[in-house]
Amino acid sequence: MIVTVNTMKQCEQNSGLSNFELMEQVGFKLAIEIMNRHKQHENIVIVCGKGNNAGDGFVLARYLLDSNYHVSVIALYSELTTPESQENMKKLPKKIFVKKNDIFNSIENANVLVDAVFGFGFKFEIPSECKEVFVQYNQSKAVKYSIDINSGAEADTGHIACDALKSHITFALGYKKIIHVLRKDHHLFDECIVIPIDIKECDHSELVEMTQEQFVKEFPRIQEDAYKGQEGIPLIVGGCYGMAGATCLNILGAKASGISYLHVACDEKIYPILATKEITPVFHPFTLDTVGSVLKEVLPKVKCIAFGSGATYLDSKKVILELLLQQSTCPVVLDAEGIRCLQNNLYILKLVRTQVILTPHLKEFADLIGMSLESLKTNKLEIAKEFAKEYHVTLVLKGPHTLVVSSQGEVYINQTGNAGLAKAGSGDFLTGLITGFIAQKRDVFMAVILAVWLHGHAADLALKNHHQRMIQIEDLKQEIEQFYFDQC
Ligand SMILES: NC(=O)C1=CN([C@@H]2O[C@H](COP(=O)(O)OP(=O)(O)OC[C@H]3O[C@@H](n4cnc5c(N)ncnc54)[C@H](O)[C@@H]3O)[C@@H](O)[C@H]2O)[C@@H](O)CC1
Ligand SMILES: Nc1ncnc2c1ncn2[C@@H]1O[C@H](COP(=O)(O)OP(=O)(O)O)[C@@H](O)[C@H]1O
Repeated sequence: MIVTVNTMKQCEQNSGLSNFELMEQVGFKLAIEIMNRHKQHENIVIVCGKGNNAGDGFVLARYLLDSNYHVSVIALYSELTTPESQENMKKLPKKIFVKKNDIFNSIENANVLVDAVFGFGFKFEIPSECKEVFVQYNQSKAVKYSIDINSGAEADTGHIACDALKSHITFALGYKKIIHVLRKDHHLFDECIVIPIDIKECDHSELVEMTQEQFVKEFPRIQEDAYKGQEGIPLIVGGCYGMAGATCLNILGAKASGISYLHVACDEKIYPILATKEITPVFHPFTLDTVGSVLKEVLPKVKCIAFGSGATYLDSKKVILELLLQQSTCPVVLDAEGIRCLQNNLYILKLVRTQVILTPHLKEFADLIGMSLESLKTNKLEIAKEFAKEYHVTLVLKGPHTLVVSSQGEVYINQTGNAGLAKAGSGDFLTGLITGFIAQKRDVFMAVILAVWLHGHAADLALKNHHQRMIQIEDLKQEIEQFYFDQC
């Protein structure tokens, strides 16, 4: 389970244990983790801040001392903000505290460094009084551990201050927090290990997760008496002269979702290419003059529509977008050009009655909302949540950890996938996959998560037989087929 800081605090409050008891338990369990990995003679230096995270560090120091480990403590603050930390600091012998002018030596000579400076209470930037210590800490070759949250990282927003402390292992207390599942964005730790603490099972979290087991459970199965298209037919609209491949990849993705019937509407100019390449979809070629009537005829037959992949030079793109948003009664997935057409016209989304799913990558989203990429990166989760709520859409913000955010505030942070997916066409395949799953499932948010998870999982499976650079988007469908065969 992944929790926000508020949920974590509630879990701790409901545990029936005092902060003092929780801190004692945390320090004890951390000491076991450290003792399992290190010998008594190693030089362990614990760097403490001023809140409860520092308190965990003091308790850890006490248990290590009791077991005859060689420990010293750097207390960056003399004034502590919580009584539990103060009390635990007092329990330590004075001689283990490093004197101010010895701090840099102590860090330099450490074999093991433990970061107990800031936990989930950290906000904004590293304070000036810690800056030099943080820089030196990060330069040290010691084995490094962080307690709960790497100091300088915000647990909920994913914001990372400059010079935030790095670690080999971060021990997440109780549950993983949002920062722990955004590793590919920040690379602050190599590994994150959850330390269980005696808090009541948290029964609700706004963060949705997906595992292989859950995927198999949610996978839309075919019935014995099935007939073609029974599960829901998707429609793909897009491509243009010069970008027929994008539609081919949409089709490939939709097929990989297991659909049994597919409609494709495309510009007359690319119809011969698509029809030669793909023989199973039913095609609806159009021109600028006929696009309206062609689409109106097919709309009532379908359960989900995708528009925008490869539609850059499509002369009818604005007409199509308007028509789909005004007349469709089923979910509409907008990708690439479909999203770009909304720039400066975002208000349209507020007038739409059907469900809209937007699949921008970070740059497309930054352009859509008129923000710089850098500003977006510092707080993408909160911005994505606000946007999805305001415009009442499901937002699929693509990247190394794709975020799926619903208009109701549900959040999914994808953990599958690898840099082999950072290739032209990868998003087109995903759009097809999303559209295919939505056509087959009632729950749009779940369908999107299934697709995003599977897209990344297929790329991870492809690593068994392909070099990461050589993963071709066309390979993904075969990986998915094999995965269904083995697991579903
Ligand atoms: N019930 C609890 O809250 C428990 C918390 N535990 C530990 O306590 C941590 C959270 O404790 P706290 O809420 O005390 O928070 P922290 O230990 O993260 O300390 C935050 C302190 O630093 C200050 N601060 C935040 N950002 C700053 C900045 N940029 N510059 C300077 N000062 C800044 C805050 O005002 C606050 O005083 C957890 O991560 C965990 O390690 C555990 O001991 C278990 C029990
Ligand atoms: N480093 C990475 N690790 C995992 N997935 C990635 C990485 N880079 C990109 N992706 C995934 O690859 C896809 C790229 O989509 P997109 O940028 O729209 O490509 P295109 O427009 O060329 O089809 C997204 O699903 C994204 O999440």
